[in-house]
Amino acid sequence: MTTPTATVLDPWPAPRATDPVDVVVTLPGSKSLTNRALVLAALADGPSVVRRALRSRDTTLMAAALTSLGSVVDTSGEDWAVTPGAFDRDATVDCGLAGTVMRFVPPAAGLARGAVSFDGDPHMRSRPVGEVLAALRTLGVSVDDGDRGALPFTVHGTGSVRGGTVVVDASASSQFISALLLAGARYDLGVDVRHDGKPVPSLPHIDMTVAMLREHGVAVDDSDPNRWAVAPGPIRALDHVIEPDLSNAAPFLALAAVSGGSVTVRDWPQHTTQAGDALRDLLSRMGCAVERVDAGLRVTGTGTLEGIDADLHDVGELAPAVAALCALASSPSHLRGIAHIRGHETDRLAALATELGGLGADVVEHADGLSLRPAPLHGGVFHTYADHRMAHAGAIVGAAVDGVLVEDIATTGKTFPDFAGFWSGLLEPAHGADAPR
Ligand SMILES: O=C(O)C1=C[C@@H](OP(=O)(O)O)[C@@H](O)[C@H](O)C1
Ligand SMILES: C=C(OP(=O)(O)O)C(=O)O
Repeated sequence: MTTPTATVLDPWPAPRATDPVDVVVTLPGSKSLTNRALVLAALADGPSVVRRALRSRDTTLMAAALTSLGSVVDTSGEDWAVTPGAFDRDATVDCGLAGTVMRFVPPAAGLARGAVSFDGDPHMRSRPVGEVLAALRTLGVSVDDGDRGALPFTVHGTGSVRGGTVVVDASASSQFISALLLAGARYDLGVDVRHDGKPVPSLPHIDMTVAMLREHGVAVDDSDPNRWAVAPGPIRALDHVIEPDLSNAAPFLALAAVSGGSVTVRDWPQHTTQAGDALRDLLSRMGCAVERVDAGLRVTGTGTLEGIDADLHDVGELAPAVAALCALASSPSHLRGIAHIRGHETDRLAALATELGGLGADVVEHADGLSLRPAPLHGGVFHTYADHRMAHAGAIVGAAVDGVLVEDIATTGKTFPDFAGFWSGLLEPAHGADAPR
């Protein structure tokens, strides 16, 4: 289920950018930073504030999950106040389609005194989580998942968790590691997580977890590859200011590229652990001019959109937007290292191959990526499979190609409030582009 946006048609006629756009945008906060900040605040030794929190489906589900456990989370304003409470009750958690809720909350629920049951959207039952549940058992938590290794499951907390050393295969998702680290300081022995398997994807997201834990005064040893040790101790209360979501900047910066215009994202951080920062390099390699200006990060389309050969293993969540640009590029592309995105909101490799191919793209699906060659695109319905980033990909192609209809654009509500309205607003004539309304 996605948050419906009342006035938006379904399928949504993606507005064309018939003229170069020239806009400065303020983007909503980062999902990854907001949901980590909420979990850490709920486990901390006093009240915290999450400033400029992202208000979207994934983050309101996280707030609801922590409230159900016993925290007080006031989401009424732009700054969300979190007061930790005793996790002294049975609770129910709706994960929706949020990987961060399904993976980050169970290790916290292990600290509860009660039965915490988890379920989510239909597709969420196929997204991987079994490694986290198995790790929790090793660390002393009782989990009932009917041997499915998937939703629905129940964590039976006893009020404390022994913790200790655990081996996890995190090749399917970095979130398995982040999940155990976020709660690990509150375990009696802390937690010492070792990865054994194919390389862990999305490593910047683990660096983000480690950095935020340290900001909360937690000692983390990540000096050896594939090992993260969190010392037991309190998680200090702390106010966080949430950065704009740099991964969600992808479609907006892509709009500069496809329209030959200029898009500036305000408040682009000088230093960040967000994976989306890789867009600076990726877009310049595709032929855009990328520069820091006083207002933020400016990307200017130069009229040339080149294909790219890129290993996106660390930044898989950028793959849909980058693939959409590759479909519009004037030379071939190869996107590699992203087998794990088959376990994201949908099988993104299959979905991108099907939907870009349906609009005429010359795309070949590989076990761990996609290759694309230049081909003339045409209009048609672009299905999104409840995946916000598929919807972004459809919007990007639709900005460049007549007659693209994006099905269920409201699915963008997972991480971006009123994406369709915001996007269309950028393409209004006042902004230098001719958009159908
Ligand atoms: O920890 C996080 O906030 C995230 C980690 C990554 O997950 P995977 O490691 O499953 O790719 C990323 O793709 C996802 O959007 C957010
Ligand atoms: C993979 C993603 O989300 P999730 O946090 O649900 O895993 C994503 O946002 O691209």
